[in-house]
Amino acid sequence: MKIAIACDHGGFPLKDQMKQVIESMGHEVVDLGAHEYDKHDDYPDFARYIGTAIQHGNAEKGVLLCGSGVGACIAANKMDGIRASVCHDVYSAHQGVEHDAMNVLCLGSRIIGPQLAEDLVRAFVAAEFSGEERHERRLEKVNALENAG
Ligand SMILES: O=C(CO)[C@H](O)[C@H](O)[C@H](O)COP(=O)(O)O
Repeated sequence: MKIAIACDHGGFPLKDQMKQVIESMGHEVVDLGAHEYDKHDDYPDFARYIGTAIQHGNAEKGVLLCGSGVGACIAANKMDGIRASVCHDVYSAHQGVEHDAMNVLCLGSRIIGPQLAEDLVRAFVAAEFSGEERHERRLEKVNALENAG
């Protein structure tokens, strides 16, 4: 599977480690930056890169890091077809995919440590949408909200 990763300066400290975690699981990482620390960069730019990669089929899922995960999540969810969430616990990181078809995991590098971040990324990457009827039905209702403007 192709997994996109991106971060702003707030998320930069965890990005390379999370990239290695994804690669160690046998997946291809699409690295959309930041490639160096720049305290003046802006998280919506990186949310756009991840969202565009998923929309164009260049990645199936994305891991997006900022300081808290919140700004990046808000920005990513503005994009059609993007279902992003901040997760701080492993259950949500896989249940969000299994029930809600979450396709972008947002992490706050200033909030969680490297071991928890790794556990979250592993759970998110390994999880698959269950496809159960009730979850499909709810997903259709979520999509209808997206189209409601
Ligand atoms: O955490 C974030 C948004 O929720 C991002 O990392 C922002 O860039 C954060 O606000 C950065 O703050 P800074 O004072 O500009 O480093």
